[in-house]
Amino acid sequence: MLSDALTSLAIVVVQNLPLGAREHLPLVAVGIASVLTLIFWRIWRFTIVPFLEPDDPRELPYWIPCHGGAFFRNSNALLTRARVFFNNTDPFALTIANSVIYVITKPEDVAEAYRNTATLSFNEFVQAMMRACGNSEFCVQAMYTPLPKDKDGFPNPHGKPLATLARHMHMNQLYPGDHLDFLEHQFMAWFDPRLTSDGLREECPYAVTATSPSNGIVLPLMEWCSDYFTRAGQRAYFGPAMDAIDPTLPATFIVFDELSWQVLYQYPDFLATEMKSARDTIQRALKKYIQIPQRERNGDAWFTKAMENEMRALGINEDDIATMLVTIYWGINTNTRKAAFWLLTYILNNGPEYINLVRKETLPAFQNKPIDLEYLHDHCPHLDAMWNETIRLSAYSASVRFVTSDTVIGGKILRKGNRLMIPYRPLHFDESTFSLQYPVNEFRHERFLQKSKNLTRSDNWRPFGGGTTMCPGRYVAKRSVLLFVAMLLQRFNVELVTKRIPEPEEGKPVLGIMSVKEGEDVLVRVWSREVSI
Ligand code: HEM
Repeated sequence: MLSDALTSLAIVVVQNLPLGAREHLPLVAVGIASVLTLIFWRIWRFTIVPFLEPDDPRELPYWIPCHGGAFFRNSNALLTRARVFFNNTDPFALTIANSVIYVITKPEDVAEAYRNTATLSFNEFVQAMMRACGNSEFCVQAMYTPLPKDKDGFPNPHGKPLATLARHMHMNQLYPGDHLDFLEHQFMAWFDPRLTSDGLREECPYAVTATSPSNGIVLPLMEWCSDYFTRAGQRAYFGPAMDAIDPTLPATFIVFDELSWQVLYQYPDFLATEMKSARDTIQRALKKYIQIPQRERNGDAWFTKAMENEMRALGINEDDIATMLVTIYWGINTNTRKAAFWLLTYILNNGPEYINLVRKETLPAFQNKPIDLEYLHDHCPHLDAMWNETIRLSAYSASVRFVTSDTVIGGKILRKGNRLMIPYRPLHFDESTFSLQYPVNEFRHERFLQKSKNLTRSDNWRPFGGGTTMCPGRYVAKRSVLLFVAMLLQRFNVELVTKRIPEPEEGKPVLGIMSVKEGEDVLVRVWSREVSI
């Protein structure tokens, strides 16, 4: 029956072909057969198989093999398309270059996924990043081999591998306590002389106009924030010794960081020469750094030597230690510079009312020297809410987990061997949580001041990921950025010269906060509050 129908169909098609096409009948036949095969394959794959396997997440249909192209061009646009296609129901699946990625965006599924450390693993992602950054197989294995409970160095009561201990070491450095206070004081000590008129003149060669007491200085905001935060972050973690090794390292880091999506996509080296060259420069500088005797390296954070010592104790060589420090340098500096940029952009764009609000609220912290940091932490609700609103709007990353055995999430079976992706953006733009009084697309920090609803406790609030891998750097990021913004607005008048919100770089994946599109940086004019212009 089917073959008769196909034969009749073929005869009708041939009879209706133009004369030229009839002369190339074999070619036309191959073409028609290919199209029919594709149609049958697509119906089979995206209609019949889902019907036969109702417990598996539905897959976003495609014609040309997989969604790889669309994903690599703009992963967020593809996710938005998929969510519209599935009418906001998930989990759903995407096929990207031979691998299946499941996507979840419902807060309750996300919470469940973060709780599940038994079958949803973060390690695979970290190991892939280590390899992509150039760590040797020996180093990866050494980091993931369980260590004796009574080893020297950082306590290991449960006999965990160094990769797990590293997380506890990060927490030891970054959670509230003396080590976090040390970092915050380092940031303050670095900003203090450089947030003065003389400091800006000396430290900002990229200024668009020369400094003058009457006109102040005009600075490209992202370039300025990137420069100040990377230099301050480097100083806080590594002390002054790095400055002497390579004074241009912070600038090299910015080149690397803006191209670091190529690391996340694991681009081959020949397609990523600029990124790789910048990364290698940072690695070489860090290798020279760890070759300086430890007693000569002062003013560094506790974590830096502690981590180096743990790695040396496992016989990991200096190349691998330096490569590992590259990822730490990356983690310290990639997000703070962008968060400072977006927060300032939003405050300035909202006009004098917002600037005055911050000035008035933070003034008591500046009435004596040194700055009262406790006051800034605990008594500035508007600035705090502006921070939350900034990262709600600018967090653009996703958590990735590897499915180590079949796992049910959201009523669907996620199959072993595939990956799970949790994009934060849809959670942060969920109208039912964030848009009760204020439009979800607008910067309205008041939404975080509502007495009736603590939005940062909601399952929709995930700028720092969640579960056991939740970002340990969230305190230092917030403290350093709010300190910078408060110091700046107390000491200077600041206005946007470029009067618009710049276009964000939404197409490229990041480890937290998105950057701006190339050429979209905004100019700000900064002049001392003691001088009126
Ligand atoms: C606004 C600033 C920041 C944002 C939005 C951010 C975001 C994130 C996110 C989304 C994750 C992954 C969580 C997961 O998949 O579950 C993460 C992990 C991490 N972040 Fe941050 N981060 C920020 C600042 C920092 C800073 C300043 C540091 C270090 C000084 C830092 C250190 C880390 C580390 C070490 C991890 C890995 C945690 C682990 O392996 O368990 N972050 N961060």
